[in-house]
Amino acid sequence: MTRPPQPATAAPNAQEGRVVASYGRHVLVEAPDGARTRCHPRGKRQQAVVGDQVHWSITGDEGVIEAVLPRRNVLFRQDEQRTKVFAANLDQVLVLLAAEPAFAEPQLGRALIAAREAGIEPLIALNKRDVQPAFDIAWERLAPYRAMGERVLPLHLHGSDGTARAECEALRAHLRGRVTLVIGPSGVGKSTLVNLLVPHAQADTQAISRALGTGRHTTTRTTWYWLDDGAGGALIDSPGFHEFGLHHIAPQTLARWMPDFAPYLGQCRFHNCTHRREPGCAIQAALAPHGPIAPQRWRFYVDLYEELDAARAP
Ligand SMILES: Nc1nc2c(ncn2[C@@H]2O[C@H](COP(=O)(O)OP(=O)(O)OP(=O)(O)O)[C@@H](O)[C@H]2O)c(=O)[nH]1
Ligand SMILES: [Zn+2]
Repeated sequence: MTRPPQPATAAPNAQEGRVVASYGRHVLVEAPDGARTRCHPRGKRQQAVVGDQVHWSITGDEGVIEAVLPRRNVLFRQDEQRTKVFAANLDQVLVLLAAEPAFAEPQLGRALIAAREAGIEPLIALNKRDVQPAFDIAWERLAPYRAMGERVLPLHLHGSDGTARAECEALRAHLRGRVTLVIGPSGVGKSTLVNLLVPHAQADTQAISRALGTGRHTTTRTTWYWLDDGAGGALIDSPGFHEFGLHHIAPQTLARWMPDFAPYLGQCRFHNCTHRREPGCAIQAALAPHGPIAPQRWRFYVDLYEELDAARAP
């Protein structure tokens, strides 16, 4: 390449903006006045993600990202052998589950670890309250999460009765003024939720497709939607659930991000206890029925510990 090296931030006409959608290496950047411009990264390694604040400048009819401003936090996605950043600067992660399809607990557990480790508050919502008895069974499966202090909301997104509206209002109150990433397995009602909370979502998505030149398949991309809450809140819709990247986490620190384990840390006989099979382990002693920790949480922990350990092996 013959292009001379570019300074990272010193482009004379650089302006500030926020990344509101991404498609491959291209992103859509929103200026403070709301105008959106398709931008590409300056270098091979730099990658801006949805939620990023950036400096960018115009080159022809496209923009170029000059610099990604310092991030408050990031979430990773597992992409074959690599962990890649896919969203930044979040306040909250909404894990949307439903009475049906039944959720897989390890997926929920992984999402909560990803959020807690990044310093982002998780929020769990269980949709399809009208589907019985599946809803009550699923609600009961979430008892350990309520007991460890996680917020768990019942939802009936596709209902018109008064309770359904009250539940939606309760959810809105948790989203107000915050930037929330919404994740959940297919079929739980994620599109229903986005369309309910963001009446202009479909129009936004079409405009984003046109701007990014991606055709009709942008629903498989991460997208930022403003909430009309008068408080600067936004939803980030992102596909997928299972592929949260956790391999940057050291297995020895894993228990810290599990609120049901955290109260027992430092109480084991060995200071470097991994809480798997050591004697005198305070966490194993706190497993039900002797204590409050649900056995499936401990099995989840052991499996994830071993996965993280194997991922570190040279
Ligand atoms: N019974 C019931 N069905 C609901 C409720 N909310 C959404 N649904 C239905 O669940 C189905 C899936 O909803 P979507 O919003 O398409 O789900 P999604 O999570 O976006 O699914 P994908 O597009 O596969 O990712 C639709 O048929 C909705 O009408 C609810 O509260 N109760
Ligand atoms: Zn221990």
